Amino acid sequence: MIITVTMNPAVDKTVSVGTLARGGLNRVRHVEYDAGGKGINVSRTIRELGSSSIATGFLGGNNGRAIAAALLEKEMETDFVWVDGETRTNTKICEENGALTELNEPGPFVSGEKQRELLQKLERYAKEDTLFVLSGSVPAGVKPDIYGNIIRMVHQKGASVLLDADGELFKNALAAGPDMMKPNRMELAQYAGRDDRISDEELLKIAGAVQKQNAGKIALSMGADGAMFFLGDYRVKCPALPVKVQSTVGAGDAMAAALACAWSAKCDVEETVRLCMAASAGAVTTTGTKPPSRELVENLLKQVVIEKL
Ligand SMILES: Nc1ncnc2c1ncn2[C@@H]1O[C@H](COP(=O)(O)OP(=O)(O)O)[C@@H](O)[C@H]1O
Ligand SMILES: O=P(O)(O)OC[C@H]1O[C@](O)(COP(=O)(O)O)[C@@H](O)[C@@H]1O
Repeated sequence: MIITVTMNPAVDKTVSVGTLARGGLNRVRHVEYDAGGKGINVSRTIRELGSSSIATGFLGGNNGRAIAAALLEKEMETDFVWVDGETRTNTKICEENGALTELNEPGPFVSGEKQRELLQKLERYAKEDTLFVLSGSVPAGVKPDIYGNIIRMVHQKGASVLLDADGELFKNALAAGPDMMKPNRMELAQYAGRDDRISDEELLKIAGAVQKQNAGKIALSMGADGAMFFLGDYRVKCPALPVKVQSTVGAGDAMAAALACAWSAKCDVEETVRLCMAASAGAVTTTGTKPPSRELVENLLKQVVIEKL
């Protein structure tokens, strides 16, 4: 069973403009709304790929109700903790030259009582055949050691964890030894105290050291430069697939969803890599934060090029 945990969901509001005039008036050409937040995107992609998950985390207010309704409409299973306050709206500004500006809100305050409610739920789901996907930022009131604590708690019950987080959350969670992780270039560089001008060779060294320290599987996404995979002794690099880009928001989540599906279907390492590349490339061809269709992902699978590192 796959359980996605989104502590800080969001209605993703994607607006298209010609060229963003900073400090000036911008007329929006197109606007669309998606039920988002990293774990929720993972669940939506898993659903599209024909597998299933339970989406949990915190929801609140009208945005929370809109997200719950959107997931219900797709017949997805959910088990959220309802909190006071309003689930955030994250604004994504897409310019016609492909530039993306993201304005991610902090999210509502979540009390200690609600946090305990969620942890109890997670503990109940934790079994040997459970994979928890811990994704994204946390709202106000939640400490950055939460993912590390969840990892330790569910590991005691034999469950596995896939981590997709940044900054302090990532650092703390890493110390608890997640089974899989999907950092992007920036997240891994930040962890090593560097910025995103880091070279591939340096990234390779950092990922190797992280893997040695935690023994986990790493899918390192590098945007339009593709991805590197460190799956036990299987270490490979894949160029990004040549697809028409609509919106890159949610591409990383699609890769995390592919990792989760591959875990669930007990795919071998090569199948896992192909699914990660195809699902993430498919995600960039959709507008807003929409997941790719299964048919598109199946077509893209054949185009994945794998190079040994
Ligand atoms: N412009 C692009 N063209 C093709 N594939 C892309 C593009 N941008 C992202 N991808 C695919 O999506 C994956 C995840 O993207 P990335 O931007 O690294 O993740 P995140 O959204 O977590 O920052 C990449 O490894 C790649 O496979
Ligand atoms: O929790 P965070 O880090 O603010 O990220 C949330 C945002 O990330 C997204 O899940 C997209 O993530 P990716 O582009 O990394 O796949 C959006 O749907 C959401 O607005």
